[in-house]
Amino acid sequence: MVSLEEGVIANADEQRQVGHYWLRSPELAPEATITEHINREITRVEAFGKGILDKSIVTPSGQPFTDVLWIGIGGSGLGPLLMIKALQETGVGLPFHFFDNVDPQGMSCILKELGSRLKTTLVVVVSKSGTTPEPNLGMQQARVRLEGTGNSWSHQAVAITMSDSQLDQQAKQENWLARFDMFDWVGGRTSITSAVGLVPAALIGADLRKFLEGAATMDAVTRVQDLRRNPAALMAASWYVAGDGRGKRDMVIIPYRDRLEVFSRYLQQLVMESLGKRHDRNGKVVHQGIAVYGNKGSTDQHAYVQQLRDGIDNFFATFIEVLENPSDIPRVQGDYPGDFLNGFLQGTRSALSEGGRQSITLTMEHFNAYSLGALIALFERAVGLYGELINVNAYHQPGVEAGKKAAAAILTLQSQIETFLADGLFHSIKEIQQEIDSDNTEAIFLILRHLCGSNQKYIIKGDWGQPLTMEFRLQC
Ligand SMILES: O=P(O)(O)OC[C@H]1O[C@](O)(CO)[C@@H](O)[C@@H]1O
Repeated sequence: MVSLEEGVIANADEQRQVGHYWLRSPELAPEATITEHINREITRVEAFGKGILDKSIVTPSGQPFTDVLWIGIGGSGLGPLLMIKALQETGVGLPFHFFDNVDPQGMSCILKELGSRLKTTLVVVVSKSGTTPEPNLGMQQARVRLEGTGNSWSHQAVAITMSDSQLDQQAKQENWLARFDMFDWVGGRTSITSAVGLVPAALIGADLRKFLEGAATMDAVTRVQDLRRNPAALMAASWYVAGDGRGKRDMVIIPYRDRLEVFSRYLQQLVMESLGKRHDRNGKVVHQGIAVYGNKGSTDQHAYVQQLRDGIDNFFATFIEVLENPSDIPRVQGDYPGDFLNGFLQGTRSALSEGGRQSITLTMEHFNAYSLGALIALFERAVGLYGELINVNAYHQPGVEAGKKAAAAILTLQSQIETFLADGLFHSIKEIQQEIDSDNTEAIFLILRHLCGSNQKYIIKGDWGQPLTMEFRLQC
């Protein structure tokens, strides 16, 4: 971890440095140019957010921005979502809407929700690589809708991406409203302290400097080279002991606070994309990882906690509690909901330990931008240390790449099928298979099912239960 922070190529497979710790302590970056670059971006993000919120940055027609449409997936979507859910105060800053998938119905709902406010919506397209299909498709859809109503995309669009990526080049050529840098040495799942998390923080009026300070303070505390005085080392060691160093127990994250409801989803990517690896760093097949799930307390007590207490002992729980609970919720008939929340946490915790189940409890005095930064940094460091314990590269994601390639192959197959069926004649699966020279009968069947299910253009003969008897024809 020391050499990682000093700037060695810690992600050997991708030949990259791993520098998310520099984002909140820029002075630790190995080169002065990097330090300046980080500081410059923080200042630019802050100024941009201020300009949007104080209405000095407006649409071409002089109207203030009313909404944000955030287009990004994985770390480029989850970090911003966590930031908004955790820190946005009611009525402060701009409301956020997310395109974090390519589900047409989901996109349609969001565009309907925005309705005529699309013309005053700031559209932020986030992709480190600038080539991920999902944000690219989201951008196409948002752009067509926006330009279809006579508005100017470039005056409403913001890009967050690596310098010189495809997205960056487009943003520069078209002179988008703003662009911010993602750095080559920051992975998507650890990008929340870069512009990816700071832009949303700025647009909801959250204290992004405090957020960074919280992360930097936790980084300092978790650099201590003494296991018992280093909370991240203790946590990584606990994970190791609980799961026998093989991930045999799942990590169940139960924050007793609505604001942290998406934290388990955020951690799912941070932990599982980092640790879920087939090979260790020596190339040995190890099939490592830790599964993460959870939602929030006390809600989860009425869902899966029954199994945690009495069922299969294949997990360790992580309770997250916050002592202070600022709200205008009064005591009614002697009952204060906060007392129940605390009681439920303690009750579940002791019920689990009575049943011999393992748990960790993290306690925060207050919940704010500072403690969110600290909480995230704690898990980032624990994941890094655990990666060292099990000797995996925690900073690449080769498995995801394999899925992306397989999806691209399916799309190619689909267009071959569509081209063949364009003759308007009936064809069986076998004929299609011969024509496109593919032995992947199942994929062909599933593509035909998708084509027929998602639009009305095809006439079908036969029985879906007997696929090989079926014939398909494009309706002319
Ligand atoms: O920001 P990008 O390059 O669009 O990537 C999005 C996500 O895709 C992944 O590369 C793979 O899932 C994540 O690591 C990343 O957060």
